[in-house]
Amino acid sequence: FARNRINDADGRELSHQHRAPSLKCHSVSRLSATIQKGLNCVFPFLGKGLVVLHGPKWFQHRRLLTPAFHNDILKSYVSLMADSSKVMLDKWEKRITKDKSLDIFEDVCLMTLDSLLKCTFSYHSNCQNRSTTLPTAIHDLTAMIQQRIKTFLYHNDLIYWFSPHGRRFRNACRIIHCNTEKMIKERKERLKDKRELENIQKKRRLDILDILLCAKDENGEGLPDEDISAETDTLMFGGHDTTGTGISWLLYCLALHPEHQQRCREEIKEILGDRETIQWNDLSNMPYITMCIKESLRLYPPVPQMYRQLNQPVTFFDGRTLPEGSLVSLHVYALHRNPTVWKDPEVFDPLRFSQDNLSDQHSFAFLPFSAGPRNCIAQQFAMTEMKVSLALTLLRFELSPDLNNPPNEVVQLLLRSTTGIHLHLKKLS
Ligand code: HEM
Repeated sequence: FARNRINDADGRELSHQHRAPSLKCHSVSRLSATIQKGLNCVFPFLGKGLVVLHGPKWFQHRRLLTPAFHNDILKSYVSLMADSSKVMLDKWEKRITKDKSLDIFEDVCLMTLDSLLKCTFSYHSNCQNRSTTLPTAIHDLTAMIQQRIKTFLYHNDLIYWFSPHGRRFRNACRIIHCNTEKMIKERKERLKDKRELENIQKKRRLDILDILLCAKDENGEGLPDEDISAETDTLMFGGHDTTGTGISWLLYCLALHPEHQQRCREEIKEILGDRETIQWNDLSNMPYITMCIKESLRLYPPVPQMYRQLNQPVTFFDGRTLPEGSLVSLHVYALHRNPTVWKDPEVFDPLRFSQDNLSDQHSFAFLPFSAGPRNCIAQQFAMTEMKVSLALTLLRFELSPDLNNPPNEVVQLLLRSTTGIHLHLKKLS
């Protein structure tokens, strides 16, 4: 990867500059055998959920949760996702004025939180229209994590936990944990009722809480409560901001490129005809939209870096070695804009992802959802939500950028803009 930032075991930065793709192939395959997930210190509140687990326990949880993202289940999420998008679009319709642009970022992230809570936990928070404790705490926590990463002093646990910032962080965690416990307790009570259990098992759609609570190992033992809470918090936290960030940058890309925006709109209109609602089968008939989504994920990967801690030394093809314990940052943002991997990398060109051009692409050149066994478990969920939300937005509005308020992208835990993402929206008749 270009511009890997590499620290040694004592935390000193070795600051390597690496060139893709040769090192990339080597490092991804070698590192996968020798890693633990890095940055665990940032997620103390998550408990030991999928994102930070490793070894047999990670394998057990991954196997358990994979069916929750199967197509048969995603199918039933489409209408819930569409409902959440419509709430956001209705809000925008009331708010737009001719001369003033709208900062869409916060609204999009609230929308993805709303839809995630509905889809995966059957929890109707109505958070887009009123301020409710749980979504506000999740939202605040995300901002505080970014702040902690940015503030070097706060990397020290002792300083952080005694600072006002650390105390606010603990408060937000408490709110989230209390809510999670309440949600789990209520569902457990309902599952105790035999008739309710039968109903749930007959339901076409099990949500993630059902899956976690009904899971049994080979000895017939269910998951311990702390594992269920950790996975619930992990999905709730990891699932909304990533997709919200992805959708925000996608709308920005299409605002900048009206010709691609129009082709996407025509594609949707042709698929829907007289229908107003999007259905699951429509989503596999959107080749141009899919290419635009991928191209925006290339230029603006919501997870711009991944971290790994080496649990044994790795020697690269050029003879250099990284010692055990090194924290390695895999710089996806830099990889996606590396001119040795991508021709004219700064140009927004969806056709890079056309069937004809795909064969020229290296299998590790495009990593918005990572790759290999630790890839994003919910990438189909995310792609589904991006398609639904983009399609409904383009049917309702024409998007253009606010040239006086351009985004200023920063690579943090997620790819943010310090100045928001401002767009002009014009209602289509
Ligand atoms: C556009 C949206 C998304 C992007 C770009 C994205 C990206 C990623 C990436 C890059 C990883 C690997 C991280 C690492 O190895 O350090 C990952 C893992 C993960 N993601 Fe996503 N994600 C998205 C949406 C979601 C959603 C919606 C959920 C849950 C509903 C989710 C749940 C997870 C989980 C649980 C893992 C850990 C998987 C494991 O280690 O087995 N993600 N995601």
